[in-house]
Amino acid sequence: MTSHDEAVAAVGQVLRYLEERNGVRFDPEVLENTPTRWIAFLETATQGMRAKEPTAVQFELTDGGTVQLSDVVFHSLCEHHLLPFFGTASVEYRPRGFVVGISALVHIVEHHARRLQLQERMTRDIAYAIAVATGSDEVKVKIDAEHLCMSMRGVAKPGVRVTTQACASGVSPIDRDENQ
Ligand SMILES: Nc1nc2c(ncn2[C@@H]2O[C@H](COP(=O)(O)OP(=O)(O)OP(=O)(O)O)[C@@H](O)[C@H]2O)c(=O)[nH]1
Ligand SMILES: [Zn+2]
Repeated sequence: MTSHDEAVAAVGQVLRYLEERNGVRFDPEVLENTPTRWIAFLETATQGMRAKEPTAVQFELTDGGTVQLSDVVFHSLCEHHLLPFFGTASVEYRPRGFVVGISALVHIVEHHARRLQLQERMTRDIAYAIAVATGSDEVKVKIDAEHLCMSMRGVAKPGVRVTTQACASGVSPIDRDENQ
């Protein structure tokens, strides 16, 4: 079991490594507090991994057309480099007898962004979570993102947009109850 203090100390080691590697000295305030700050950042950036799937309030409605939310801004962390990837998600579903509170859809996007991620997995998991929350058999999710691991390093091509799409269909809670 790794404690919080051990994780902070490990980041301190990384800073000392960078001092030696570059022949520099960091400000003592940085050596003292930056490791704690970075661990705190990582805990925020991964809180979706330990939180429960958001619940959605339901409002009865038949023939609700489709519901689409666009430009839901998110920030996630690429699991390969621990660097941010960020952009917008667009989600759409066709209600089956009820609609859900629209903020729940944003909470679902946040929940799957705040973790070490792969963009394709995030897209698929958001689609599935919306299908489960809405019982809809027509869910579409599109994510458009820039990966700092491609902008700042590696191929070093800023501005490349990566677009991923996924569809999902869930089981309506009504159908699920009837099948039990
Ligand atoms: N499919 C997919 N690939 C990703 C994502 N985030 C990062 N990657 C890629 O994961 C790969 C990691 O491959 P490695 O060869 O281990 O890493 P690397 O040597 O740092 O690769 P370069 O980034 O090309 O320098 C790279 O091609 C990244 O571009 C993602 O969300 N989805
Ligand atoms: Zn990466």
